[in-house]
Amino acid sequence: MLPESSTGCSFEDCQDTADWLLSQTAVRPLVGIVCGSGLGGLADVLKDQEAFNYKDIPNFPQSTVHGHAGRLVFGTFKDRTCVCMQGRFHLYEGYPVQKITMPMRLFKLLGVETVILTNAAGGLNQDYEVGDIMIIKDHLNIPGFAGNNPLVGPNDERFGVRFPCMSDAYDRELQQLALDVGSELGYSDFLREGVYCVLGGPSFETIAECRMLNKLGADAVGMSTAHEVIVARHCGMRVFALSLITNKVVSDYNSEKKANHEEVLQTGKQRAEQMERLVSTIITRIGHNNNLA
Ligand SMILES: O=P(O)(O)O[C@@H]1C[C@H](O)[C@@H](CO)O1
Ligand SMILES: Nc1nc2[nH]cnc2c(=O)[nH]1
Repeated sequence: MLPESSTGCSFEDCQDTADWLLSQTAVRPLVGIVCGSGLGGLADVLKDQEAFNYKDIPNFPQSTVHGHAGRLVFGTFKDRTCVCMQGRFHLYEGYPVQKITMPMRLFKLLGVETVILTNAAGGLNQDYEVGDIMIIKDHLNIPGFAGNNPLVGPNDERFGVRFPCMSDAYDRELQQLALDVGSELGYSDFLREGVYCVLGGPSFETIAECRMLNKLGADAVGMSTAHEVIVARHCGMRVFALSLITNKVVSDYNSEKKANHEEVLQTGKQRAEQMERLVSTIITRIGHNNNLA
């Protein structure tokens, strides 16, 4: 059986879901937002909200992770129309990679032009502190090295080309905009730019793995985002992504520290306000047709 037909992620499946949502709401979103672990409050910046529980949306996966509410929220910020995933899907939940990235194709069919993704990540870069916000400039897709890429399988040209370019995955104008906005808001001391590495999870990294990833050029490590970015770029949406450094990875055999999900959620709470202000200000500066206002 073809992967797309087995996972409910074909063009027709995504179109059915988009048509259903568009029949339920008058909002026509131009910006799509994905909230990382503990960062679901980002949806609260939206005005005139219309929310759908994932369980009520045809063909949609379910959130199974604490810190991912499982709601799709439509609304506006200033005059920008948005759709926000309050909860994302991860490989470790057991979904095929095509399923966890299906919401990106849905975004496209809803009319989204720009996708803003957030995640919680462990800091590999020795200079990073807990609470730093990293503008993602590139990624290492480790599951992809082993063939677990969301574009594996028959290519549907209605979404995009067979061999999409990824050297421009993270939009450089939006990265610059984020630096400018961060500086205006007084966030420069904790705003970084770096490379995000995705692993399958759910176990956190060993010390040897952290050392290796850092040597490979990764600044932060997590369990999401890169797959979504690949699918969003494949179907031609502009991408911007942020990692909140929720913990420093353990890379010293003498350390007593242990990575844990509670710390991840706690740091999310502590930086929620700044993350929300940064993202919402960026949204106000994104114009129609991908232009910056
Ligand atoms: O959805 P994100 O990438 O923010 O979630 C990260 C990775 C794991 O799901 C979890 C670990 O604490 O946070
Ligand atoms: N893989 C991974 N994901 C995370 N998400 C938040 N912190 C971490 C981490 O240290 N490692």
